[in-house]
Amino acid sequence: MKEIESVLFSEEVIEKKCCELGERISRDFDGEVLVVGILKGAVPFMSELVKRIELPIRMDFMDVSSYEGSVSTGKIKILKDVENDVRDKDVIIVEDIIDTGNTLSYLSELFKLRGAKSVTICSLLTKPSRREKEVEVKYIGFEIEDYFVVGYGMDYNEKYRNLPYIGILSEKVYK
Ligand SMILES: Nc1nc2c(ncn2[C@@H]2O[C@H](COP(=O)(O)O)[C@@H](O)[C@H]2O)c(=O)[nH]1
Ligand SMILES: [Mg+2]
Repeated sequence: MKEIESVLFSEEVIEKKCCELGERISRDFDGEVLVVGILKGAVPFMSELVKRIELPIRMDFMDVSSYEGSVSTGKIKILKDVENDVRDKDVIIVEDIIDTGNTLSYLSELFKLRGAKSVTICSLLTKPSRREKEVEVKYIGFEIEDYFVVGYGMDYNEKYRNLPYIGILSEKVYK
């Protein structure tokens, strides 16, 4: 696809990583976990990941927004909340990518305030050079440089979510 400058991670590589992460999660927890996916970007990653978790799980979703196009506004808006009561639950937040850290530091605090027994983050990608807020991320798929990436759930203005790989979006598309 001409808007994609280069492919960073193929579907095969991502699926292998989901197996590794699922195995680690299965070893680290004991009993039921509440897996909360952050819509919409985390959906393909979470679908692949949960198949690899050998524990009883509940699945829930939350929709938050902090981005306009390719720019982070830093202000978190909850567009859809979880349906489960998180009190006394082991919560794993599943995210597509951590950029400034604002979204996940806000959500971790929120679930702790709501009485979760534990809050653990699992993100497919992280861009450490962009971090503004410290967040403890136990499970990370891949670390990347400061690129704007799309595919495997991640979008630019709602496009490219269905690409089976993760690629760098050409600057020509958004500049
Ligand atoms: N399609 C892309 N979405 C991105 C990218 N970097 C961040 N994001 C979106 O922002 C949140 C996390 O942002 P944060 O600043 O609060 O950490 C993430 O869930 C994405 O929706 C990107 O390169 N491509
Ligand atoms: Mg997101």
